[in-house]
Amino acid sequence: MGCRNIDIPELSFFLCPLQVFDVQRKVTYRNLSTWYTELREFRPEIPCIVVANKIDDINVTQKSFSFAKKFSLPLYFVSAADGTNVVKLFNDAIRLAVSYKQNSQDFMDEIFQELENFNLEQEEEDVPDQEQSSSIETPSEEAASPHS
Ligand SMILES: Nc1nc2c(ncn2[C@@H]2O[C@H](COP(=O)(O)OP(=O)(O)OP(=O)(O)O)[C@@H](O)[C@H]2O)c(=O)[nH]1
Repeated sequence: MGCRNIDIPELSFFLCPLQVFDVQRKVTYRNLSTWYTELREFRPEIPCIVVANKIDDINVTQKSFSFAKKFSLPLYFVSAADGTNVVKLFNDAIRLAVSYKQNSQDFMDEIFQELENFNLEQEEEDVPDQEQSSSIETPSEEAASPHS
């Protein structure tokens, strides 16, 4: 669930970043502030959710994690291991992301939208026309099966 190998500008493409920490490892909680500051530098308005993971191992749902409160961010208690709240988390994150995408005034989103459109145009250009595609052989199901 970590994201330390992803640059924040790249991360900011996702329209509802999840800041996940491990309830058993304090350092992961402490690191949230650094990630959050960096995120806000690039995306001041983007919705963000704080996720306390691994609640199957230790019951911390009564504990108040001040980071989320301090920045008025929604906080979800989840377990990626047993699935507690995972679907709810992603449903809500998608809702926030869609709403943000529809209402965003952020110029970064306009840029990403342009890039998305550009990619689509490129893909259309790359798709061979009907005549060419009919001559392309597709492997049979049997040949494509990894077990054959
Ligand atoms: N008990 C429990 N273990 C979990 C849960 N989520 C992940 N783990 C375990 O935690 C370990 C790290 O999980 P990863 O998915 O590699 O997460 P990561 O953020 O890349 O982990 P780090 O390398 O610790 O930063 C693995 O052994 C997982 O099985 C959870 O909800 N509950």
